[in-house]
Amino acid sequence: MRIGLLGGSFNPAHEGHLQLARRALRSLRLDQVWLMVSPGNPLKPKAGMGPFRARLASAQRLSDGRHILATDIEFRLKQRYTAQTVAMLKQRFPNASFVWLMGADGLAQFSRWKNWRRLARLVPIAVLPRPGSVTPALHGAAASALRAQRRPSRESPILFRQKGSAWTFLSAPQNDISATALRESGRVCLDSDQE
Ligand SMILES: Nc1ncnc2c1ncn2[C@@H]1O[C@H](COP(=O)(O)OP(=O)(O)OP(=O)(O)O)[C@@H](O)[C@H]1O
Ligand SMILES: O=C(O)c1ccc[n+]([C@@H]2O[C@H](COP(=O)([O-])O)[C@@H](O)[C@H]2O)c1
Repeated sequence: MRIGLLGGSFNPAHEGHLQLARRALRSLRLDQVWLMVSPGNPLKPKAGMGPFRARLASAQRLSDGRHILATDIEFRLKQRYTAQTVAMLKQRFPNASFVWLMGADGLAQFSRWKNWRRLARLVPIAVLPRPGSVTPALHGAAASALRAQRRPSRESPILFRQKGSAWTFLSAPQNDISATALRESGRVCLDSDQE
């Protein structure tokens, strides 16, 4: 079973997440994408972060119950650092092949994540374009450090077979939607986190 992990705050979930998940399902020939709701991104302020349950419910609304699923597993594992979460998921699901999914803004700041080099060794990574973030991502510290491990996007379906670290940058239509813009537009309101 090939599973794409799309970790996120989902504050709230939106069309950009869905587009990313669908693209990854196709390009990487995945069985499932898990929308893994973060208990709290270590690099984001708590202020303005909606309650976990509301963010999970928001991600659940994108689920099709088959290929795109929302999960609270990171909350239940009591983790918030991705490298640790992924290590635990690999132990818990030894027959699954995981790939970490993220938008280009994630790669641009990846070198600030805890144990990011370890994370890159634990699972393959697929990065999808996002307006304004492609150049910072591809010229950032993490992409430079992991240059030798980058695979061309045509090898995406066999990303899982690579020995050692492997990551790729997928081509996809870009969507400038963001949770920040949705919150600022007032079209959504998740209460401040009381947990
Ligand atoms: N429009 C988009 N295009 C590509 N990737 C996206 C897009 N929106 C979100 N993502 C990716 O989805 C993952 C989760 O994103 P997140 O839940 O933080 O949404 P966001 O819109 O970036 O939120 P915020 O604006 O609050 O930072 C991240 O890897 C992010 O890069
Ligand atoms: O592990 C880290 O240090 C780390 C730092 C920043 C972000 N992350 C993860 O990146 C994912 C995307 O976060 P976000 O808030 O941009 O949606 C989410 O799963 C976070 O837990 C992880």
